[in-house]
Amino acid sequence: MIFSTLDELRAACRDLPAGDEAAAAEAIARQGQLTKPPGSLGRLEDLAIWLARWQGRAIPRLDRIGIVVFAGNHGIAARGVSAFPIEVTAQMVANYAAGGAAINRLAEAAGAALSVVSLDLDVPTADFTRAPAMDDAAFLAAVSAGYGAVAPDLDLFAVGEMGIGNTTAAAALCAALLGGGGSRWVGRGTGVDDAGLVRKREAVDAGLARHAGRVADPLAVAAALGGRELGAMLGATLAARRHRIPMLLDGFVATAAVLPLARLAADGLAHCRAAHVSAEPGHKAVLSALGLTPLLDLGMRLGEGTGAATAMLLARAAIACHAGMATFAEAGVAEKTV
Ligand SMILES: O=C(O)c1ccc[n+]([C@@H]2O[C@H](COP(=O)([O-])O)[C@@H](O)[C@H]2O)c1
Ligand SMILES: Cc1cc2nc[nH]c2cc1C
Repeated sequence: MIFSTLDELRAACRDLPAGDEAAAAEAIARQGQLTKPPGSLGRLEDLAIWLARWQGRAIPRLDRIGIVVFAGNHGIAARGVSAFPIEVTAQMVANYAAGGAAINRLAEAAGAALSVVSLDLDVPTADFTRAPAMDDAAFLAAVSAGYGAVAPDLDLFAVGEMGIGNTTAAAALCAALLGGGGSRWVGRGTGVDDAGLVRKREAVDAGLARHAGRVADPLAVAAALGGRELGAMLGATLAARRHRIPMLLDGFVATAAVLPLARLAADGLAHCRAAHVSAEPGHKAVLSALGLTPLLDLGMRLGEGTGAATAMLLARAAIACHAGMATFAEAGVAEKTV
C-alpha cells in the first residue's frame, strides 16, 4: 500500500482487524488437555495461544518466518551522538548481504528468511535540531516501503534496523510521545562516552523544543524526529497487523518506531509481543509505557532484529509443545483431581 497523506496513513492505523478469538479459545482448550499441570509451561503457553489468535489456527505453524532489516541514515549523527561514523550503516548493509552479521546467523538459527531494505542511505535525514528530519512525502515513502516489504502469508514476522545515530532519534520520539526530556530517554547506544551522552541529551532536548508544535500528532512527530528506517518499521508493523501476522518487537529503536501506532489505536500492537528488553535504558521505560513484558532479558543492545530472532527460538519451543505433545486422553495419563 502506498500512503500519500498523513490522514490516509492515520486512517489505516485506525482500521485494524481483530485476532481470531475462536482459534485462541481452541488453543487455550488444547493447552488444558496436554500432559502437564495446567499453566506449567508458563509464557510458552501464552506464546502458542497468541500465535493461534493471530494466525487463525488452533494449532499454529512456523513454516514461513520473515525478518526484514531496514537501514537509514540520520543527519543528527553529525552532532557526535554515536560512537561510530555514519559510513558504518552502508558497510553493515554490505555485511548483511555477505552473511557476516549477527542477524544473518540468528535468522538462520531461527529458521527465518532475512531480507534487507536500504532507504536512501546517500541522503541522510535532516538534523532534527534544525529542521524536521523528513518532510511528509519522505516519511510517507518510508512508511509505504515498509508496508510493501511484508509478505502477506507469513506465520511470524519481525523487523530490525541499522542506522548510525538512530538511538538519538528513537529517544526523541519517545520523549515527544511519552514525556520526559532527553535525560529520561537517552542511553549509550553503540557506546558513546560521557561527553557523547551529554550531546545526545542536548540534541533530544533541542529537537523537542524545535518541534513542540507537533506533539499532538504522533505521525507528524515521527516525521520530524524519527528516521526512514523507523518510518519503514512503522509501516511494516501496520502491514503485519492488517495481514494478521503475529510479530515480535525487537529493541529500543524498533519499539520506539511503533509508538505512533499504539498512540493512534489503543490495541494497535495487540499482534505484537516484546521479544526482549535491550540494555539501552529507554527500552525498559517504553515497554512499560506500552504494557509489554519482554520475553528475554539478555543484556543485548545490537538492534538489527537480533533480539526478535532470538525470541523466535522460543516461539518454536512453544509450538513444538503445543502441536506435538500428547493429550491426557491420548497418553492415558490421569488428569488433575482437585
Ligand atoms: O535497538 C536497540 O535496543 C539498540 C540499542 C543500541 C544500539 N542499537 C543499534 O546501534 C545503532 C544506533 O546506535 P547509535 O549509538 O549510533 O545511536 C543502530 O544501528 C541500532 O541498530 C540498537
Ligand atoms: C558494527 C555495528 C553493527 C550494528 N548493527 C546494528 N547496529 C550496529 C552498529 C554498529 C556500529
